[in-house]
Amino acid sequence: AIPTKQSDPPRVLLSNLFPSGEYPVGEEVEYRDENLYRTTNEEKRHLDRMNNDFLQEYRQGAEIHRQVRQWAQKNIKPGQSLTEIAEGIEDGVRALTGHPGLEEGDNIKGGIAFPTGVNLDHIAAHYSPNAGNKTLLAQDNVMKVDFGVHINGRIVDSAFTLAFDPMYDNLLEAVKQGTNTGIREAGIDARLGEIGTAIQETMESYEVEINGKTFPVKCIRNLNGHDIRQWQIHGGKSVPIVKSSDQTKMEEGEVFAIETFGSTGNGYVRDDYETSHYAKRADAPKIDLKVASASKLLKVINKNFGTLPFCRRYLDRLGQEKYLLGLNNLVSNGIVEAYPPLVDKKGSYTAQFEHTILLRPNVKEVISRGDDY
Ligand SMILES: O=S(=O)(c1cccs1)N(Cc1ccc(F)cc1)Cc1ncn[nH]1
Ligand SMILES: [Mn+2]
Ligand SMILES: [Mn+2]
Ligand SMILES: [Mn+2]
Repeated sequence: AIPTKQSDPPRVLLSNLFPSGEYPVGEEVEYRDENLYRTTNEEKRHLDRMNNDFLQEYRQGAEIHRQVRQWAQKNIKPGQSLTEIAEGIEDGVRALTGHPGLEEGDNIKGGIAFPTGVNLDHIAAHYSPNAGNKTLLAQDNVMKVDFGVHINGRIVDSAFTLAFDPMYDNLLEAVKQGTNTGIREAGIDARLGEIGTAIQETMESYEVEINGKTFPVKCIRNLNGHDIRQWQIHGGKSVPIVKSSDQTKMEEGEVFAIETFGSTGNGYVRDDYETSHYAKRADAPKIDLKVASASKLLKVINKNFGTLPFCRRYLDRLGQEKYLLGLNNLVSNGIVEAYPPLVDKKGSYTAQFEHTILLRPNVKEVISRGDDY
């Protein structure tokens, strides 16, 4: 018989739990000021009704994200390896989307949207373990878990921070409120610079005492939120998290990842450590490759990921071997972009919270909102 509720660990296909095809609505927030009319405007409501497939795909991805992260928050413990933590999340996403991602092209209908980030302490983003990584989670770590689910290329990008030691609480609260400020300020016609200014105002009103030393919480000024397009994790608009005069506006129909980062360090990140995250550029040049392994690898990337980001472990899982020369050749030819880990100074602590929001014609929907964050 078909189960009627999710298992532990989560392995029940989500569409079996929602036979009607109607998935839970995210947090709906009315637009304000000159856009308040949209709530009742017939034309805007009609436009919204025309988008039901898009909305159901997004809401399905969001429910999968909630169910997998709920399990992760309950089951992640010190002593576990970063590899088993990442793979536990990935196993859940693959099961609930129904796309194990092992056959060529399977990831096209749904599945993992980008590599599972498990970012410790001063590492803010884009760190996923490569094969052989032995790192274990420790009691005093501050871990940012950032993972994505997609259904038909509709990407839900959401992240949270886990810490076992309560001394980090103010750091996590500062960033959680920073992200909520960003979500509140976002909307149709909102200017990106004003959102950044408001986020910094909130975030930097906090301080945190760690091991007897007090730090002001700083926004990481060179990290940003971003717009999301179908199959494309970053469409071209960046949402600043510090004071900015960027007059660019958010527009009806756009999807944004609102993410903020706080730090006890410099409030600035650089590339460091071995790269795990890669993605084929949407505007990749069509060139004939001199390195045979590069063109072979490009075929595997096109078939299994398209323009969705992937990591080395996903290539290993597909049975690819000795691909580093080819991968580096694709990077140097501008076909694949490398996303190395982004780190603040050693010894500092960083935190992140992220949600994906839909700027529907009549209402703003925080699609990935849960009762956890
Ligand atoms: O830092 S970003 O490159 C960026 C921010 C603003 C403009 S582009 N990035 C997009 C991305 C890049 C690679 C991935 F594998 C996944 C996502 C933000 C992000 N990383 C994780 N979650 N969200
Ligand atoms: Mn499949
Ligand atoms: Mn993310
Ligand atoms: Mn993001």
